[in-house]
Amino acid sequence: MAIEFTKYHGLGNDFILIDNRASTEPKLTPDQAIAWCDRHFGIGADGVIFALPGQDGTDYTMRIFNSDGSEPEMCGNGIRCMARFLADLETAETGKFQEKYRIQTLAGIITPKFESNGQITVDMGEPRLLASEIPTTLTGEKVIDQPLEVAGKSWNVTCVSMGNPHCITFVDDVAAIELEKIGPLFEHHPVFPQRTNTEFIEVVRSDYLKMRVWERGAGITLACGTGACASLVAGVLNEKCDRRATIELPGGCLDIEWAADGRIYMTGDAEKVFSGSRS
Ligand SMILES: N[C@@H](CCC[C@H](N)C(=O)O)C(=O)O
Repeated sequence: MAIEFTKYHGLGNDFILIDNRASTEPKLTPDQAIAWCDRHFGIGADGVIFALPGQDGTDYTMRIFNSDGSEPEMCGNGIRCMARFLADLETAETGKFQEKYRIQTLAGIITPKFESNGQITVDMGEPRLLASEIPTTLTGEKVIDQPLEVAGKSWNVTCVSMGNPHCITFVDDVAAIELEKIGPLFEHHPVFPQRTNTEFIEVVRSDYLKMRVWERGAGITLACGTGACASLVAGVLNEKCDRRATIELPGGCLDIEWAADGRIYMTGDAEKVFSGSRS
């Protein structure tokens, strides 16, 4: 049976969105998600996102499969895409536009809100810093600027969870990082029992960072929203940046703020690419 989908992207981090509002069971299996995400034999995407019915008073539930079929807890660019997808569906069905959604995720309730200029600001909740919450077996209650041996070299890493795990390293030149070679070694390093997303950050100014990312379950992507949030937190913890900064990724820029209330706010775009159906 053919299943309808719409593809969206947030700064080139691209997702296949599926209207799953009629059932709590995702319409695709992880193996189907792998096939659909394939850039040569499938539709091509970094992941598949299912818009499911809400739970415990939320408007909707988001579930996501990475392009390798694994299921992450959260996705920052993905949740902006899901908000745009829901707004497009609801506006077509009812003519009404909902400005804000409360969405249940495996990382808790996340709230995207449309700005008057069309951008979407997401209340991403509070970062988690305890080593046990990342999770990582690196020593210390929190992992801030700690050495980690990867590919025969010692890297100073800071670990932050935005519901999903991130390992951040500050470097002089992000362009010089051999991401394809070292990304998988970080992702599968034994100190990360649930694998990790890995971000390399170059501080251009205290309010402007450049980032490249190797994503758990997806490899090199053009942007990672949770990664940008985690990197700003790491920058503040290491006294390298302000609490609000622009993060430049290969696919574009995100505005990230670690507000006085302890929560992280991420602002950026989400855009529809095309719709179709596939069996
Ligand atoms: N691209 C996403 C993160 C998607 C999940 C990640 N690959 C993981 O496994 O944690 C983002 O924009 O946050």
